[in-house]
Amino acid sequence: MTAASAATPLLEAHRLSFHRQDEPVFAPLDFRLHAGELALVEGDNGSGKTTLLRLLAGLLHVSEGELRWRGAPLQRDACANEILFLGHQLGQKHELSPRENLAFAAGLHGCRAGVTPDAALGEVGLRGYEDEPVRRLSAGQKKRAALARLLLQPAALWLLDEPYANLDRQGIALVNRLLERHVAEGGAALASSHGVAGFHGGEPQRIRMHG
Ligand SMILES: Nc1ncnc2c1ncn2[C@@H]1O[C@H](COP(=O)(O)OP(=O)(O)OP(=O)(O)O)[C@@H](O)[C@H]1O
Repeated sequence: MTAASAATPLLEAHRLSFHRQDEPVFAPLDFRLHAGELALVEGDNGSGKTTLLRLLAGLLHVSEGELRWRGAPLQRDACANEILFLGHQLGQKHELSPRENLAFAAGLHGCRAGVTPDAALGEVGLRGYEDEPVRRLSAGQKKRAALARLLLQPAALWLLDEPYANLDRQGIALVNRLLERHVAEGGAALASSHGVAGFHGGEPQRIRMHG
């Protein structure tokens, strides 16, 4: 048993399920995610990956089973700033610029010490686009603007739905770099993806969805 697996998990799911019209979307899930771990949510189209991430983010209600956060039943209010969800919608206001969107997110959830919106935008490759309305950015640039939140916000757990979608080769490497740094610093992440290439932060845990 490693030191990480002996410690209290950051997030635990026990017989977790979500129902639509009384039908389970996926078979009950059990998993534990510790600080310093990456978990990949794997499964076919429609198997429930996005549903699981939205459930973990608190956007859907658990139908059966239990979620625990740092060893106690998960209370949304208590961990709201510790869990950062990046879904397909990316959570950006299209009329605002990347800089304004980040300032808005920082106002709601706080900032990591020493990290500024401009430094975060520079790191994701958006120098020169700080003041452009998000609606005028390409799909990959929008994704990069959303990824800048990972650098800015001090969240322990990242929930990433298809983090590589719309990104070029450098963008994929950027996601891997952010993930590697996050887990090395004691963070944890759960990511849905149809394929991860080039992640060098250790063998990820795999959560397999069965519809
Ligand atoms: N808003 C919704 N209302 C009703 N059913 C939905 C809704 N969203 C998803 N579903 C259904 O729930 C199931 C799981 O969908 P989900 O989006 O979680 O799958 P996924 O594994 O993320 O798929 P993909 O790989 O295509 O992104 C699918 O059968 C889908 O049709």
